[in-house]
Amino acid sequence: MNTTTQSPLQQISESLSFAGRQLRFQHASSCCQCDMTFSIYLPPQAEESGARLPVLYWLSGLTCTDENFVQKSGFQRYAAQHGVIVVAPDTSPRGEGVPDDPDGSWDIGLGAGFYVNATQEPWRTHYHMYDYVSAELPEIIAEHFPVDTARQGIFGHSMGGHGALVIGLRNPDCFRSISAFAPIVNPANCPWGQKALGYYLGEAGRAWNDYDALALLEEHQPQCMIKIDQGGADSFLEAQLHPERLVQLCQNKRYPLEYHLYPGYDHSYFFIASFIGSHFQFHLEQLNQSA
Ligand SMILES: N[C@@H](CCC(=O)N[C@@H](CSC=O)C(=O)NCC(=O)O)C(=O)O
Repeated sequence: MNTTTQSPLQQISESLSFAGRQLRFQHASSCCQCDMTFSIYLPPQAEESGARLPVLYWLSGLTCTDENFVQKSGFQRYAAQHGVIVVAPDTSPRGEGVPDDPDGSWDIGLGAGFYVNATQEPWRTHYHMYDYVSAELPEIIAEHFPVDTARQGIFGHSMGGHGALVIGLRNPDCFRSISAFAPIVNPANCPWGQKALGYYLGEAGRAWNDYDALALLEEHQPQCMIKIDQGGADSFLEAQLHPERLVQLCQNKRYPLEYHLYPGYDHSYFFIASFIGSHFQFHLEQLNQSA
């Protein structure tokens, strides 16, 4: 790790986990124009001299910070086993001057950045989560930590699953593998997505399609296989998530998709913790093939 006293990264915490280090940092973000926080797990293999390890970016869902995944998924066991660095950014800009929903709802504003570059007031100054996750953060990580930039993958949950699909599909040279738990696959056509895209991007139109996985796949062939896991007892499945639309499209276009529906599992981190190990296996297979 290269964080000197001159470093723009301020370390907030450190905990030993599975012989690796779970760290948390804050830094000034140029694209979000505020301080941003991220968590990063360095497996024990990162201490070996000359190590360059694969890296996975995890995007969390509505109401989360960078800490939900770190504290609830149990991913550190698998990251340590396979020698993978894992980065978890926050889900929105925060801090003084960063606007929140005046009505206090939890599906817009703080904790609900939807991984877009907002164009509308009052969001457009700070809510640039697309640029932050797809460009600024990977550059910072590559500068300060021993990552192999040819082996970067992206995954996430719910709103973060939407973010992983969109950012992965639009940036195939940066992210070589994509997976998601219970993603919002078609935000342009579900209540959460329509509300967020309307607030952040304005009226429905071309700009919405740039942030809709289904619309992106209608127009472009994915550069890698996608893996999606969905719980059958997820209370958001029918109204918000609609994985069947993406399954159908991939079948029609013969795109490679690994889709599993797990009966009985809900939308929570209990579901994620149950299957997170298989996502590490999937990403490593993809990343080691493409490197
Ligand atoms: N506001 C409700 C439900 C919020 C919720 O379920 N958030 C999910 C993501 S939903 C889609 O993006 C989540 O990951 N929550 C954090 C967690 O640790 O479970 C509530 O607050 O209950």
